[in-house]
Amino acid sequence: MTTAAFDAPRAEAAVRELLLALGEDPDREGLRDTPARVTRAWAELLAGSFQDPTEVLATDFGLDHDELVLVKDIEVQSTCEHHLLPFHGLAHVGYIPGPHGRVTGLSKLARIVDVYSRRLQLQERITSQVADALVASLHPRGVIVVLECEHNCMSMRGVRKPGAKTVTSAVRGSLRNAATRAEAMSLIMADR
Ligand SMILES: Nc1nc2c(ncn2[C@@H]2O[C@H](COP(=O)(O)OP(=O)(O)OP(=O)(O)O)[C@@H](O)[C@H]2O)c(=O)[nH]1
Ligand SMILES: [Zn+2]
Repeated sequence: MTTAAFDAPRAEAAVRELLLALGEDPDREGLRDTPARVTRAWAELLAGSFQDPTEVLATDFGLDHDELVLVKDIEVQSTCEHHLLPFHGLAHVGYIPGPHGRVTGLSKLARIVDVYSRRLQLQERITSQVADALVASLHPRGVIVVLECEHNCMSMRGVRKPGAKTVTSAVRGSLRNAATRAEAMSLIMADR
């Protein structure tokens, strides 16, 4: 996570400069408001850089449950740090609460995916950061995080392979165990 603040005037100046470098006239009708628009868009796309994941996971249900909790098909929208192009897809996040751990709200599992996705990212890094944040905040027995994404830098340029999906997973604690992991994966893969 970056500690620097989002510098909107600097971003606007940089977008104007980029338009000039691309041979465009930033003062022509259609482009006049583009630097401000692009800056607002980046502020939204990178909002997770300035959010604290521990606050997101602070909600405690005080529930006694020691079986798998899995939220599937969480939409992921992120930006690849190599090309500044979007990648998008689905995340599946599960955990087994620990004996001295916490049960959090279901929506918080989706929010934590957002916090780490809305940054300049690598898919592998989102996957392991979400897993590690759950371990640190909930002290669960186990965690599983699976992401399946399509990267625009692989579909619209470069190798140009639209439809190719990258699957990454991170498992922690008891979900490293082959049988427990296989059960979670079968639930993730069900209904597809
Ligand atoms: N491991 C990983 N690689 C990624 C991710 N997003 C994009 N990439 C890859 O980052 C690599 C950057 O490779 P470079 O050779 O430096 O850049 P490039 O010449 O634009 O590469 P091409 O995309 O192959 O044209 C590419 O292979 C991308 O597919 C990601 O989330 N994880
Ligand atoms: Zn890329």
